[in-house]
Amino acid sequence: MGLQINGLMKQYGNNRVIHDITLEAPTGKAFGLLGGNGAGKTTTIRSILGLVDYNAGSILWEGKPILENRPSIGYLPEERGLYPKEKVSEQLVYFARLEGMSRLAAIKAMKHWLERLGVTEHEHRRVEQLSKGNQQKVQIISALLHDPELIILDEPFSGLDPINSDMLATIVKEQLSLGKTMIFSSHQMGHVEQFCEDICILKRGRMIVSGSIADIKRSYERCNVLLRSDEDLSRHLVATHLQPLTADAKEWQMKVRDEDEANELLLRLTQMGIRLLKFEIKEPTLHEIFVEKVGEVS
Ligand SMILES: Nc1ncnc2c1ncn2[C@@H]1O[C@H](COP(=O)(O)OP(=O)(O)OP(=O)(O)O)[C@@H](O)[C@H]1O
Repeated sequence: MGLQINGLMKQYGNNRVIHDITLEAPTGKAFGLLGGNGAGKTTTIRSILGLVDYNAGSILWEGKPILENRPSIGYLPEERGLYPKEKVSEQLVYFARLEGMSRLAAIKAMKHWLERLGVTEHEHRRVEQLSKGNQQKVQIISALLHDPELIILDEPFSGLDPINSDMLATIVKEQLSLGKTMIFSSHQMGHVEQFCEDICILKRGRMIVSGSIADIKRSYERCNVLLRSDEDLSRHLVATHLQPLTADAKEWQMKVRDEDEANELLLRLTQMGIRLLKFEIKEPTLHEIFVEKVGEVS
């Protein structure tokens, strides 16, 4: 059952920033909460955390109002939530104690996670003395230390180099395999595709796309065609009125309306006697869908 949001609405004065958001983040899965800047993601997350007094709707955990049936929550905010002057160890233990852990258990878990994320050497340093990436790692630890049931990650890969990104990806997958429920918010669609089955895209507080990524891609009318040939296809493509998105020495990629148009193109090129080394109808990427949907004038 996990987390359910039904008809969430929030306004500040007369400004409605969330309109009727309904979504379900099932147990053991990552739900992608997406949207452009100012779309309402943080307001939605803060509503889940009980930090925003929303005007209408309900937020349920395992079928009961989340404020009455509060799960343990691990929250990684996009902006830094650590005290710069405090020592890493002191604040990690402090946050874990707030979540109900004993001091001993908190220290044990902290040592485990510091080692796991390769920041043991920074245990006794002040947060402000750490690099941005290492501060992010400490923040990740503070979200996971108390073994939460619901994990909310906002731009978790921010500031991490490729090696540390891979390490965090492994940890995210591990947490999901442990049955954690996850809300994953990111502007990096590659990561969203890597972890999330279901997503919603918000625009000015409204859900403009929602469902499983696979269904969204299937229902999306436009697709890409990739052609490879030893011949120069450019002049032949001019006759089809299709504008290549990318073209290099041997490959051309273009957008078509649907599979029928892609097959018409194939037929036309073969009738012209053109030999193709490759013809592929490619699904749109989530990035393309996001750009097109969020970029549309409403
Ligand atoms: N305390 C507040 N008072 C008034 N308006 C607010 C307040 N908090 C947020 N808003 C407005 O609500 C809207 C949604 O903001 P929110 O921070 O939820 O967006 P977001 O999707 O998280 O954006 P970003 O990706 O830029 O972080 C914005 O128009 C913002 O200005």
